[in-house]
Amino acid sequence: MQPVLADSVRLTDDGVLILDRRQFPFERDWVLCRTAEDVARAIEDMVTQSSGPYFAALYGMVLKARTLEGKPFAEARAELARTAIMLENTRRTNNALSKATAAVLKAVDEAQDVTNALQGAKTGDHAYRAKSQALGEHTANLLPDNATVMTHCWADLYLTETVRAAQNQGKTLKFFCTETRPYLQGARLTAETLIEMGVDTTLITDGMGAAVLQSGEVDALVTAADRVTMDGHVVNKVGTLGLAVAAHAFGVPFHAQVQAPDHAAPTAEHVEIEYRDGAEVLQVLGRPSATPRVKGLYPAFDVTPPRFVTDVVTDRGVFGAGELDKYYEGEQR
Ligand SMILES: CSC[C@@H](O)[C@@H](O)C(=O)COP(=O)(O)O
Repeated sequence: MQPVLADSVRLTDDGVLILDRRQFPFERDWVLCRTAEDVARAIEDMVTQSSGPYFAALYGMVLKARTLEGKPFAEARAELARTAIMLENTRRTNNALSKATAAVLKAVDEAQDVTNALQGAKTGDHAYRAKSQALGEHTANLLPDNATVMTHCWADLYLTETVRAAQNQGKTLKFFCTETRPYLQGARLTAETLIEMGVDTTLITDGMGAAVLQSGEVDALVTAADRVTMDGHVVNKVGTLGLAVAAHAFGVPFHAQVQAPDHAAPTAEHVEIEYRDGAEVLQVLGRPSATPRVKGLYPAFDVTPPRFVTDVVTDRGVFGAGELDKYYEGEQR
């Protein structure tokens, strides 16, 4: 069965329909974005997140392209390029957004026709799913037959494809997932989806990770990465660093998943960390969870240095954090 969240961004005649992940699984509401600008706002506001913005950006580009049909190509192409920048700027840490816009622009340029945006979006959609499937299989290969895995935040297709591959290999998985405050991606999205997939799942609060890793019950820490730099720094949801350090201290391997290391980011200083409004940590699900007299801080991502990373799992296989150049071996860039 296809997990609900695996198909949560859809192109329709009226716009882009996005499942509202801020409410899931309590409500299953869809937000209709009629314009590329609406899509950008939805990404910024966390209507969708993790892999969702990649798909939303693909189809947001298509919405803009629909408005440009009939215009001279150069004018339409320039407008589409501006839309690409707008979408990329919504969330700065994950470079999947720029990959999405590039996939659409490539197809438009090849055809010298903005109507080819749809083909570019479909190609990008298919490529992302195929790469997620490949990295899921490589991750599953690393897990023992009866594996207890800890994960953080919501790795979206990377996680579902890992679970699917492990199940196909006849492996039995148990998961500990962290709540991942303040949006509770772990408590709501990861936990719900793992259970949908028939996985024995236990929720822990973010503060419990080190103790559970110390207990000896966990075989592997597996998280997605929004970005991995060429020298092996793993950039992911804030909290990953603490788990990775604890996993290292207690001899638990940390497998970080990413489709490809970022050749444009030699090291961590080349990755912008998104700081969201500190007020977001003063609430949970829209309700205050702290005294209004205190202020909050919300760096949305943190950076795990390569010494705490056992390996990086990509669509092309598993690489040590110090050998990521091999990913691009033989490829002209
Ligand atoms: C497929 S990349 C997965 C990551 O984006 C995921 O681990 C994560 O950090 C999600 O962060 P979010 O801020 O909810 O978009």
